[in-house]
Amino acid sequence: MPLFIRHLPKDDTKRLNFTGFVMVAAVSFCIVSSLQPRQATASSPDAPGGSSAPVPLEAEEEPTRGSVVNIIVIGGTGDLSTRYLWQGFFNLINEEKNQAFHLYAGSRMLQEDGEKEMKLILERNVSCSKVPASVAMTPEECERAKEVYKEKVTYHMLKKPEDYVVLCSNIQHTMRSVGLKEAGRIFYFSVPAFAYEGIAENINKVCRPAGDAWLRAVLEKPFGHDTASAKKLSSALKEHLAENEIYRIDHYLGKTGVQSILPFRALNEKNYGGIWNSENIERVEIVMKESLDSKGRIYFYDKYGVMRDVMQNHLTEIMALVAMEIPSNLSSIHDYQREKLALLSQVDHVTAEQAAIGQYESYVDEWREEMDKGEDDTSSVPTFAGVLFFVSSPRWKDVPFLMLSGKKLDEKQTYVRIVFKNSHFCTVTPNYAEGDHACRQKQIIFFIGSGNHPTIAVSRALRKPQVPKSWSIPDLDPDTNILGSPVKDFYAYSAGVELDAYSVLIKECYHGNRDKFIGSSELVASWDIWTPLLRALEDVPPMRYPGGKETGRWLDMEIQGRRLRSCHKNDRTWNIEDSNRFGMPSISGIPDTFRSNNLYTGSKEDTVSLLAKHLLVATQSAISSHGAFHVAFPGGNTPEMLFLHLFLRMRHTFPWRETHVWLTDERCVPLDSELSNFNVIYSKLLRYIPIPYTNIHPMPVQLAHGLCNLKDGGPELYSAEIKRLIPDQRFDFVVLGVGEDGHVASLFPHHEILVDKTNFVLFSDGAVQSSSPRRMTLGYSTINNSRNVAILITGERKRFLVEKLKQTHFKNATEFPVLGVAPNNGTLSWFIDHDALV
Ligand SMILES: O=P(O)(O)OC[C@H]1O[C@@H](O)[C@H](O)[C@@H](O)[C@@H]1O
Repeated sequence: MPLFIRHLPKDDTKRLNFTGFVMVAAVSFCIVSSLQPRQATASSPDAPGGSSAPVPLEAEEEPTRGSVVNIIVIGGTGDLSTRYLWQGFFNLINEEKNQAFHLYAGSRMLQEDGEKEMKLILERNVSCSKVPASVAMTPEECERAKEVYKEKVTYHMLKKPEDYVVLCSNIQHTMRSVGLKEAGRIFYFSVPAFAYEGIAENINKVCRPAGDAWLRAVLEKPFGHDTASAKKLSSALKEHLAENEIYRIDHYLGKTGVQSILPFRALNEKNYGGIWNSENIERVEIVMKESLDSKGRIYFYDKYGVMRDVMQNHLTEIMALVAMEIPSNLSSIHDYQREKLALLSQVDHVTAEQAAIGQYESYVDEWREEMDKGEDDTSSVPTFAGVLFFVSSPRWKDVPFLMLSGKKLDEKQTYVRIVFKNSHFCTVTPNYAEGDHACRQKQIIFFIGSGNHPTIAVSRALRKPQVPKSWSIPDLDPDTNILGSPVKDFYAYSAGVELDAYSVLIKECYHGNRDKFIGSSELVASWDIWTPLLRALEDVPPMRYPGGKETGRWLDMEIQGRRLRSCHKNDRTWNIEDSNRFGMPSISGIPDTFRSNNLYTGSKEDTVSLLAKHLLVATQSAISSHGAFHVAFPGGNTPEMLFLHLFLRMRHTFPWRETHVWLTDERCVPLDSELSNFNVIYSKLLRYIPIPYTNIHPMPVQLAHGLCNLKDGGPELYSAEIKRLIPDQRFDFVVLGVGEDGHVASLFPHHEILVDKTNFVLFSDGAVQSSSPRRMTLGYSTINNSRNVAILITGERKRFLVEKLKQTHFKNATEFPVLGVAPNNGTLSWFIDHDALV
């Protein structure tokens, strides 16, 4: 039975003695058919603040006494609601004592289960210790308030459109039965974004408040995964909700430390306004380090990665607050949004050279476990990124903004640091005890309150700042250091209280303060910054880092002009090379040598991904010189991961339309047999990519007279096809695996065809196992005529083989056919993973 909660003025509360609330029972009721959908417009009378005129930063309107605000949490039994939202609403109703609230939880759980679940959630997750100190309540009063709150949240199963009809008729009926007018309705969408549109439609159709009551829909990120999807989502929502009814929440904007940035800048305009520019600032660092991994939420995380998860939103918002012009009227949402948008639109295009990405080592195992994937499957989603931004305004000309975030790092810490230039040189060692700080680094640091208490630290070499009254000097141990500098170098101030960000934003939403939420133009402007970079990095493999404290210096970076480079020299997969200049992915990795040729190594994933990069880079010169890229792939288990990588990571970026796929060898079996090499390539790669049918060249092993019948002349046919289609009969790329016996393609040890140096394609009968069928293979003449040959060896089982190959004096190709691979006028590279090499 729905109930409502209303706080009374203090004297009434005393009179009530026990609860602090008035509780009125209401009777469930049937459908209210008068609720009509309406066209959402910016000037909808249902949406206060809907005019295009500037809206003050303060409340759009004060809640009406004797009115009720209905709060509906959709996804009310989910993780976010459990951890933050129910506490946030508890805090709100305790802070807003003059306002009556009705609370509803909705989820897809069956009615009875949902009701039980909600009771548990409220019992376990709402705590008096998290109520802001500003709420005047004794602990006993709070405990009693909590008891009442627990009973009063009404649960509704929300699965089908009809469920919204029932919910909303109940809301309506409850208000009518207690005789209160509705001030407004907050719908909190704590559900995945794909559900937003359907919910918004249901609300618009049957759940809008009547009369002049307002409606606010609070939406959690992610709002899309790039510009196009963000725009699509926004326009889908606008079919049902006006822009000023949409409150896109970014919880970082509710953090005390983040909220302090702009007011601090405004308060200290006299002190630092004159030096807040490129003449005085060396660089700005925006850092969000997390020590936790992604376990438990990989299903979500793997679709987004660190840049979409926290950098496009939280950190870009922080960058805007630091770099935007201070709005002339701080309390005008219009001025604020104008300046923020101006800044975002001045951020220069970011290229792959300005970014470095990483993935903690255990991520793939966690991913396999949570996504139920096999050993050969892999994910290259970045869990770490460093990105260098530049802003093309006179104020920020050439000032690097280094933004960085990562999971499973050494600590949890989030800050913005403004590092000033310092031309001061001290000939005599300065006496810091006497306040001589001129030679020390000049910096202003905002610790924004994630992993640390919100604190502002300003170097004593700068002017003493002004801070709001509620900020005070913290009692810090004199041996403490602040990002490596002794604490005595700073004026430091800490926020009096740190409020929970969700509670703060719930309150801001109740008051209609839309400047604390993300408008659709800002959202698109931010995605416009990130989308080209995300695309450019799509095929760049992340560097694997150990994770936790062991990460040590692995992720150190250096700003070189407009490029960001890894300082980790041993790393083979993270090295931004010049190939990026051509818009190509980096062929990263400083090769070592193996039998006097280039060696690329790393984990199996990294090795395969490097080979994929090499293939992609080779397509460019091939296509520009003869309009096509001809590659021959082998069969066997080893290349399966390569096929998977090409499919997963390069489906859209590899020039498949210009690519011709050939085979290095084939068994004499039907092409749909499990033993067929073609079948492997087809089922792992070709069927998924946009390659023209006519560019696929299986070996002709099954012709008129059956399988590999000499009378059909299969090898000659394949040779003729090669001669017809490939200029100079030179393959652009041949990928080879190596058998444990040293065979490549179907060139087996001690076989007579090994001495054949003229035929392009041959039958190969003498496979080691007598049971194996006859095969067809490219001969040495074709392989060694190629522009690039890559030999891929992975897995412990190949260690013995690699040990043998390490003996450079060993050159017997009859015994070890791989040793006969020596391109006449091309490049030979070895791709050997750590398991096989070490
Ligand atoms: O700094 P906070 O408040 O702990 O928030 C960090 C979290 O922010 C969320 O938005 C991200 O999805 C998480 O991946 C991240 O851990």
